[in-house]
Amino acid sequence: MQSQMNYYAFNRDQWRQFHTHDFASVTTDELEQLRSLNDEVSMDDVVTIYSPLRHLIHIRYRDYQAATANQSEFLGIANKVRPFIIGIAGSVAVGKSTTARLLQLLLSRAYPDKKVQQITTDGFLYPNAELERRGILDKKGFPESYDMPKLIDFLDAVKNANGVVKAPRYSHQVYDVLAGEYDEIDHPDILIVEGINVLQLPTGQSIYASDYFDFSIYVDANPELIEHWYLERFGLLLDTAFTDPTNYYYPYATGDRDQAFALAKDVWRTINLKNLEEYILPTRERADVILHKIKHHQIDRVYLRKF
Ligand SMILES: Nc1ncnc2c1ncn2[C@@H]1O[C@H](COP(=O)(O)OP(=O)(O)OP(=O)(O)O)[C@@H](O)[C@H]1O
Ligand SMILES: CC(C)(CO)[C@@H](O)C(=O)NCCC(=O)O
Repeated sequence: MQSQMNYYAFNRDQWRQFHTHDFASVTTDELEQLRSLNDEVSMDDVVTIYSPLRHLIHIRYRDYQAATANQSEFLGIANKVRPFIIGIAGSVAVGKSTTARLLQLLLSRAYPDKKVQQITTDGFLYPNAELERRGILDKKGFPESYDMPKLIDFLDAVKNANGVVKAPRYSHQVYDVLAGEYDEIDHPDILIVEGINVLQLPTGQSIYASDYFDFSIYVDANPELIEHWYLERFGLLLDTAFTDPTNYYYPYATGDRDQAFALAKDVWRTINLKNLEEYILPTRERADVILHKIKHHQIDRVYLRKF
């Protein structure tokens, strides 16, 4: 594939060879913890795919720390811990947040004395009321639906490590940004930033979110499969909305299920698939690593950027 000419491509058997020689493999104890995180995640993937990936991140993190120290020495200033930031991109419902949580857990275990935090860029969407005011409520997730300058300011503050930085929260259940609710990003050593827009280069900006990333991952899959995962998750959201009239999905959960699914399919096709094709997929070849998934979220190929 021409578009992936600057990548090494590995199948599972090839990639698993890059497990560690000088760095801890995933332990049985870790596997137990990961299972409780999401009991659907394949433990074989954790060992075959995520363990070598953690090793690769370890190497990049080590290089980053050395480069930061060298630059401070060059400038003759005290070396400051600036977080190593990992970006995770990909379609709606492809599994970015699950990948982010997996990595957060694996990296926390690898570095018991370091702080690893995680956020999603969903919190940087404009609130529904503002989307409505701008006439783009049906464009949620498209580049214009995010307050990108706010995201850049956030990343800049985190990198400068000047204090506790607040990340606004989004809820799928409320289907909106939660006014006044934040995650506190408090001097992490590693920050994982997950979102559909993290590798995008919006026009009219001189600084991009990806300028702040030290490592990036794109989670990739056939759009038909992603649609299936989107609808599966929609089903889960309906199942948990039944008892809560304040839940965005309550009317769908208590109404006709077939109609609800027909609507979700339409939302997938007219909003999320369009967004994937026009704005998300074109960012794939900017990632350091592409994880390609097949059925049941199994990762069949890993691409590693050569240069
Ligand atoms: N590795 C995996 N194994 C099994 N199931 C998974 C895996 N990754 C994700 N899933 C499931 O796929 C669905 C989508 O995953 P997730 O919510 O992580 O996607 P996302 O890319 O973060 O979506 P969004 O951008 O909409 O927040 C969820 O139902 C999740 O449980
Ligand atoms: C919040 C986003 C944009 C990304 O996670 C997505 O989950 C979403 O809500 N998209 C809008 C269309 C829909 O309701 O699926």
